[in-house]
Amino acid sequence: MKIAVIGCGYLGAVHAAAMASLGYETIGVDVDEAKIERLRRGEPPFFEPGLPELLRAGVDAGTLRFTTDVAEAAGSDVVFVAVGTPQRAGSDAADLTYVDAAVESLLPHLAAGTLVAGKSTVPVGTAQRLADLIAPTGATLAWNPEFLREGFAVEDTLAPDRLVYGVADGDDAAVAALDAVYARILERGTDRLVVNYATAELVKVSANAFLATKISFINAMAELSESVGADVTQLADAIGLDARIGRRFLNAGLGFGGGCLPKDIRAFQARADELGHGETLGFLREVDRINLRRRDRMVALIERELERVGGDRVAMLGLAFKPNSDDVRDSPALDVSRRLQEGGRVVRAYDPEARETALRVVPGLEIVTSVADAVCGADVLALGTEWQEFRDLDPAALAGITDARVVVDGRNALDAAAWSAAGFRVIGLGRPEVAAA
Ligand SMILES: NC(=O)C1=CN([C@@H]2O[C@H](COP(=O)(O)OP(=O)(O)OC[C@H]3O[C@@H](n4cnc5c(N)ncnc54)[C@H](O)[C@@H]3O)[C@@H](O)[C@H]2O)C=CC1
Ligand SMILES: O=C(O)[C@H]1O[C@H](OP(=O)(O)OP(=O)(O)OC[C@H]2O[C@@H](n3ccc(=O)[nH]c3=O)[C@H](O)[C@@H]2O)[C@H](O)[C@@H](O)[C@@H]1O
Repeated sequence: MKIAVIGCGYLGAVHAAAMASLGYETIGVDVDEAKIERLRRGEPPFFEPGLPELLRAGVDAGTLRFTTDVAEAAGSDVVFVAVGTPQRAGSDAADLTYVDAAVESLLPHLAAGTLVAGKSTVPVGTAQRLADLIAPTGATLAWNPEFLREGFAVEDTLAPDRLVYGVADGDDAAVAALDAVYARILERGTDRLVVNYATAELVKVSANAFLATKISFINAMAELSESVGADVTQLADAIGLDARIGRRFLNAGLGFGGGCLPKDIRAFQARADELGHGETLGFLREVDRINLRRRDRMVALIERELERVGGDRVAMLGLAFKPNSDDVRDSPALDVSRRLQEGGRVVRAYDPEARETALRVVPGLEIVTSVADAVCGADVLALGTEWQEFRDLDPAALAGITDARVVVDGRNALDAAAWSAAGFRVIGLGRPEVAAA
């Protein structure tokens, strides 16, 4: 089987490498020359655990190739479309120009027997419009949304919780083609749901909306906890023990960021507005507002502590939007750092992987190459991303290299008792302050 993947960003590069690892002759296509050049050498253009090995294996075996020439997708059995659908400038809606351009560029290279499978996250109604566009070529369309998490992208792609196929009414050939692609995954008993286009599109955005709502729910509880002296982490443990609720995605803190949840809930709301259902999904605006207020709270707490000690130097640990990723798209940690810096504070940041990506977004930020460099000379320490490296820090050793005696834990990830025993005041989000012992 021959597979093409159009768009080799976070999703497409992982998908292409995964397809090659399943034994298919795979070609990855992207308009970004520099990205394709790196991928050709078997180097991922971003940090993702497990991806370097998968890419190199495919490239070395010759089963995985990369090109900027979309014509090389011709003759593929399945062409996955994995280009970006970012937030449109000046609006909450999704920018579909990349999806539209990718499908337009494919049209001359499609023929009967080819299945175009959309993987990008799109507003409901997009798949039908694209299916109509490609129909004259004889190719058909399926919408096969992706649920992978960055940091776990390889395992989520090769061992997903479920596969969803959105197909045109009665298009058994599309189902058969996708079943063939995913045969080795389905063999393991993975759930696979065959639905219509609109359902497939909605499954994707509603899953992300649900996850975002769960995070904002616990962050709303964090806001309340701060007023009444409750501890949101204990609250999350207690409600999470109810199997109907579950503990996952109840980590209160700086809130959600990244290239997906924030823009997806906004695009979903914008699409609902267009469809006359603005009120139905109105709660997503509140989810967004609660989320952004956590960043305000973090900035305010750091400012308060700087004032208290009469200093202006902050050590920010973490810049990526989450651990195990170098992605800083809409990163809460980077946003807080930028705002502190714009407010005249001196920020020294450290992140194990997101140095280059963060510098591209906030060029003036001082980003050092170790925790020690970040905390040395700081007045206040702050945790923005809960990398394991930060969880594993020895606070007693840190106390020997910094004069700071307060840490604002934006992810409620540090062992407050150990930090307090080492002489730090620990301020979490939604938790009572833990005094220095
Ligand atoms: N990043 C993630 O973890 C996940 C992303 N998604 C969805 O997948 C889609 C892609 O997301 P990312 O990979 O994060 O975006 P990205 O921005 O990292 O990658 C998009 C890629 O598409 C390329 N591209 C743009 N126009 C093109 C064209 N006409 N032809 C060929 N390539 C073109 C860009 O150069 C870029 O490399 C989005 O809809 C996103 O919501 C879904 C699940 C997970
Ligand atoms: O559509 C997408 O692109 C993807 O979006 C999310 O994946 P991802 O953005 O990689 O990361 P998550 O693990 O969902 O985390 C998102 C944000 O929420 C934050 N978060 C997560 C969990 C939690 O309890 N609290 C919390 O603040 C994280 O720090 C991070 O900033 C979804 O989890 C994936 O299923 C989906 O495929």
